[in-house]
Amino acid sequence: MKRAIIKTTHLCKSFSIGKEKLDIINNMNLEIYEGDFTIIMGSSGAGKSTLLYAISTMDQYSQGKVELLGKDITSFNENQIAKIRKNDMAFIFQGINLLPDMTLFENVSFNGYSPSKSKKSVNQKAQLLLKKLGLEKDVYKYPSEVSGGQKQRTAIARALINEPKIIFADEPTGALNSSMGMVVLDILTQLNNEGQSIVMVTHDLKAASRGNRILYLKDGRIDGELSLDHLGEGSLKEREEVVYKFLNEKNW
Ligand SMILES: Nc1ncnc2c1ncn2[C@@H]1O[C@H](COP(=O)(O)OP(=O)(O)OP(=O)(O)O)[C@@H](O)[C@H]1O
Repeated sequence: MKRAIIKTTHLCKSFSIGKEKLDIINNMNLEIYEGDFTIIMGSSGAGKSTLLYAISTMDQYSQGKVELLGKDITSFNENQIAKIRKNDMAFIFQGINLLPDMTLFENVSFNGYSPSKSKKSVNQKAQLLLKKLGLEKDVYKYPSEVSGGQKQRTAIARALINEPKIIFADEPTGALNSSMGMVVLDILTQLNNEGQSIVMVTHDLKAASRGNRILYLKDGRIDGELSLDHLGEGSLKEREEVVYKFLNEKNW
């Protein structure tokens, strides 16, 4: 049986705009499982990013409970949040956010330095990760000297340096052209095949088809889900057809 690495109980998130209160996540009970490539889909404004931020400590929630890796983070203080973020989680976003004055190598290794690790071992790991992501010739370039796809692969290497238990990704291919996007999706698929748990928000059918479980969000609630487990590593085309049919039924 799969182990839940994220569990929400009666999760609610509202925003206040002036006197108006917008309920974005409504009383959500959800489990996300270890080893899964979980996809969060839904129409624009459905609350996908809001949910991702609430379950990943990136934003506070209004009510309810979130258990992350078996720990109730509801009452975590800033230090505890910083620790779980650094040790157990990684984030890959559309905006990439590499530090412009650091080389690709420095962007990756800098994130890994900690008093409990030798600098040498972190540097070696950064080199290995950059190599794994096909960037061995670019390690001493600056972000301004490489393409969007190379930057996004660097962001993935940076995300992996601390061996996160969960990767959270929000539209990681959103700013890339389709061939660069494919490269990034292939990397995420490979990582998931190696056991990495990933939770990804996407609008993109091709990206969604890489997951093994798709959650469809509507008005801040889970309005349906699709498992692709039965397809194994079947062809991408077959996966895309199954996902397309599911989304069509949801009037996506
Ligand atoms: N900081 C905020 N303050 C006020 N309203 C917000 C805030 N963040 C999000 N919202 C509102 O919450 C709703 C859900 O936003 P969210 O970004 O989660 O949607 P989404 O499903 O990810 O949409 P998209 O696919 O367009 O990115 C939207 O109506 C948005 O305007």
